[in-house]
Amino acid sequence: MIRRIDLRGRAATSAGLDYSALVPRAPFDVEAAVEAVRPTLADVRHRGVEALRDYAARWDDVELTDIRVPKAALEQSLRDLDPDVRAAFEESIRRLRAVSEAELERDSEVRVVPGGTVSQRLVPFRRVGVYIPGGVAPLASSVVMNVVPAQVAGVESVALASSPQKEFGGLPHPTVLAVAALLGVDEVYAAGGVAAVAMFAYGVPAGVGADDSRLLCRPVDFVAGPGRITTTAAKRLVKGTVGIDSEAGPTEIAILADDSADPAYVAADLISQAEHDTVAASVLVTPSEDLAAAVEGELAHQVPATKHVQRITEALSGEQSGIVLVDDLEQGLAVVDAYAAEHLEIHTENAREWAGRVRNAGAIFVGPWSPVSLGDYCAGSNHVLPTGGCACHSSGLSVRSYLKAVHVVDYDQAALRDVAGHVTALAEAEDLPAHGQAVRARFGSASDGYA
Ligand SMILES: NC(=O)c1ccc[n+]([C@@H]2O[C@H](COP(=O)([O-])OP(=O)(O)OC[C@H]3O[C@@H](n4cnc5c(N)ncnc54)[C@H](O)[C@@H]3O)[C@@H](O)[C@H]2O)c1
Ligand SMILES: N[C@H](CO)Cc1c[nH]c[nH+]1
Ligand SMILES: [Zn+2]
Repeated sequence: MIRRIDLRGRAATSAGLDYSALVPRAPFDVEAAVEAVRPTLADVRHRGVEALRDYAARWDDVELTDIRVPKAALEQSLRDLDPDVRAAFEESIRRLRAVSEAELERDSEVRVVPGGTVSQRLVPFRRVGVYIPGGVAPLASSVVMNVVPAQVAGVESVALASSPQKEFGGLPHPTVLAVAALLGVDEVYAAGGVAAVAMFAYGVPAGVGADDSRLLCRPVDFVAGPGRITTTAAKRLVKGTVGIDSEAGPTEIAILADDSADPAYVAADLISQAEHDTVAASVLVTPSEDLAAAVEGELAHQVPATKHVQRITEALSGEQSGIVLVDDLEQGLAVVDAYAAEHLEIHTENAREWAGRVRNAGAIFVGPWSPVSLGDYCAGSNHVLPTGGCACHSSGLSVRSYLKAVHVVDYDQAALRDVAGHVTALAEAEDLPAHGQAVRARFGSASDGYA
């Protein structure tokens, strides 16, 4: 069901050994998907509504009537939401909002010299588009994860899109609509993956050949949200036209564990993320052969009892999943750092200490009572996290994702005069004398004496 990779005896100190090339990885990556989705983005950009309808028919088997979800449908979905599910979403929102508010940084001001200050203003994006996956499962919890930090950051306008669903008349899944309504988001579209990303990045006129002043969807400044590999590739392609959050593609879980781990928990957590997608990755890194064997036994026992047995089996037996055997936890730490998992669980003695030494992971889950599923729904952390090794340079979605920092430079005459000589010297050193002259011009002949 799950393959083994034996890295014992292959310490990181061996010349040229690169663990990132040895850990399990999906054979199809975002870069390969980029070329596949490029024509779709161009098509939505040029044919607008017509292209959105065509892709809904091709990919989601839906004849779209409403691309923009009517307000009445949003309100009805919220009224129909099961009270227990609503209570769970309200608690999830409360916890994430508390964490997001604590993350909100304040503006700062530094008095660099007397009469010269540089301050940093944190400015939220004006308009954001969030994508909620709906091809495999309706990820209504992702509505919370995308929208709450945007609202805490102070984003004025949040638009949301999710896959059209055949069984719901072409609208996104009702639970997705209900959570949008719960959070006060009333601009929601039925558009899947690549088509949704294109709509947000370029905007879409209201009809075929419509006047640009009548837009179905105005372009956004920033696109956030997870999705399958094609959706992630579309985000990579529109980056520059708009900002994007991290590349949050097919789900990954890595678990660093020793003999103290409970194999039933480890197996359950590997299965939980394999449930997302046939290309989801579940990786166990351990120095314990006994644990490896026990987890294999648990997988054989637990997987057949799952609802999505086919999907899970395919994910666990794919090239992207595996049990990696290492000499010890030190080597294990090097391996999980090289892998840079979206989610990393630590099931070891002194788990908190090992967690403190991890450099690369989207989010870290410490000990047996902090499973990834808790973070997926109700920990207060965000579940939109970087995948495909991007955790070595990117962070999960947060309030910070929706803010940009602007430096405000405010010097008076004396403070500029004081530093004018340095500006001129640096401009001359770069053979850009007009830069120096722009300062000199302000001081006329009296400028000769500046520093
Ligand atoms: N990293 C994270 O933070 C995170 C969070 C949640 C989910 N996920 C991942 O998101 C993925 C969700 O899967 P999904 O299928 O619901 O994603 P999705 O919604 O991004 O893609 C499905 C949609 O894409 C469109 N589509 C279908 N075939 C296509 C094609 N060939 N080319 C272009 N577009 C096509 C359709 O409109 C379909 O509804 C899973 O892999 C899951 O693991 C990741
Ligand atoms: N584990 C997914 C990626 O972090 C998020 C999710 C949504 N619903 C359930 N799980
Ligand atoms: Zn999940």
